[in-house]
Amino acid sequence: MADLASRITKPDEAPAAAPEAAPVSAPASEEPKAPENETSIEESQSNLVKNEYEVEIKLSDLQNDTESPLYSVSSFDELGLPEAVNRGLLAINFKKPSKVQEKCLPLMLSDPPRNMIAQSQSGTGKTAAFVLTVLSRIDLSKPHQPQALLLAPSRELARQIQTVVQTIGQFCENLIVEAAIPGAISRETGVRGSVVVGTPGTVMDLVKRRQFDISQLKVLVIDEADNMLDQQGLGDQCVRVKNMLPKTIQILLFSATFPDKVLRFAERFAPNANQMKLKHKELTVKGISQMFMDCPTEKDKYDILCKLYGLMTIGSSVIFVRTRETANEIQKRMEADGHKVSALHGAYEGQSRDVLLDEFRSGRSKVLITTNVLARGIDVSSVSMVINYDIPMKGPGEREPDAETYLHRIGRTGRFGRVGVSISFVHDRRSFEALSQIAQFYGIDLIQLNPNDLDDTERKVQEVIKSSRAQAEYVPSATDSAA
Ligand SMILES: Nc1ncnc2c1ncn2[C@@H]1O[C@H](COP(=O)(O)OP(=O)(O)OP(=O)(O)O)[C@@H](O)[C@H]1O
Repeated sequence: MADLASRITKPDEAPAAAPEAAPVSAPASEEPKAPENETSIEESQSNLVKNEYEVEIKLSDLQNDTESPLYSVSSFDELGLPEAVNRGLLAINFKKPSKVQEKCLPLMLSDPPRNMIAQSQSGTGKTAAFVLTVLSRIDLSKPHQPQALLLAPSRELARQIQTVVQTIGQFCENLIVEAAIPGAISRETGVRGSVVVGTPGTVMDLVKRRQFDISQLKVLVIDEADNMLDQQGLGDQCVRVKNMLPKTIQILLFSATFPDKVLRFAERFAPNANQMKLKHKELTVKGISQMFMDCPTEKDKYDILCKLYGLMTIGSSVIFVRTRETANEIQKRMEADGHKVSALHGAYEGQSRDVLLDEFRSGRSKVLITTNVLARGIDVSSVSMVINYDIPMKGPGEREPDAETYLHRIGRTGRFGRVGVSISFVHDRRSFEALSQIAQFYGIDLIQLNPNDLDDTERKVQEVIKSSRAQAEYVPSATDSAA
């Protein structure tokens, strides 16, 4: 317990800023190089963090702040993208690339094509980085010939990426983007698009049934690559898909997290890849104020949650729980208390899941209760609060804190320079220690909330969220604008 206590920030102190960096390496030899590129970065304290509650943070300010992952020196024009693609970026008001976009795009677009393993904090624009590469590589004179395959771990994320390709590619004539997710591809026609975004199981099925011609694929993108290549999870399926593809295919792996073990596997999966990597302590997003609440017992968590929502008016929020049963139970109780909430998890059939997420995106439903199925990648810019109702755990018997999932979950808020709050509930020694280890791993200073003083909690959360309202001039996101 001492660990967590030592990382607690007193309520009126601002959280310390973690240095952020985006070193890029381009190995010269054929041998995959060890990640030697973790250059040390000067420790510095951003004014944005110090004055978090008073300062109106503008995207343009962040993009001029050398410490921000959104910083860049160039404009999209300088990246040599096709003219139609630049028009698409203009239409959605993407003015300057973020660091991951600026650093990775020239490497990904160079010829002959090279593989890429790229790590960048949640909400910093990894999707546009690989989407721009895909749109630059495909031959639009062959609209029905699959040329790029993008894999994601959930149907929701695959649909979201499909929307981003369509939105940025809105001026690319004859662009057809298909989703290879259950129920989306007609059995009669098979895959008929140049860009295919899907989940690995459905892609495998389509290939086996000869409904997907993979012979001309030039680019394979794997989003959330650490999760997708994890041998405990989707790793086998991704390896099987890759083994069927042309040997010359360019492989692009993206994620906010790359645990060492998976990174070693990723380096074999995408040989000779250029790499952009971050250190643990650079991974957290400064705009997210991370808090925790020490609840007396597990049972009390329900009451505290309901009371919290009874008190607060916040934009959109996501509540992460461990099991579907808990999601259903919380939904029932909150609805009985008069809240409009949605629960989304794997027990729902695909199309109901689509409807539920669309309702949340559009703001018709403000609270989304979900499991880890939506922990990664989902981009809804209005989310200002994330609740970790259960601390994420992994491994046999779920004994180990799941630091990666924690980071992805809280990353559903604070997107592209916005601010947000995360509140993690702990209720016993085990959950307390798990959160403590996560805090230590990332060097986070957690702000403690008092379960007996929810007015104070409300005040602290509002202080942060208020500063997010000051960002009303923010551009809508590529996913928002198309939802
Ligand atoms: N250059 C840009 N200018 C303005 N907004 C941008 C730019 N690039 C991306 N965005 C917006 O930033 C938001 C976050 O981007 P994205 O979803 O790609 O993040 P990510 O890095 O993939 O995050 P995660 O790790 O959670 O998957 C999106 O709403 C996107 O539209």
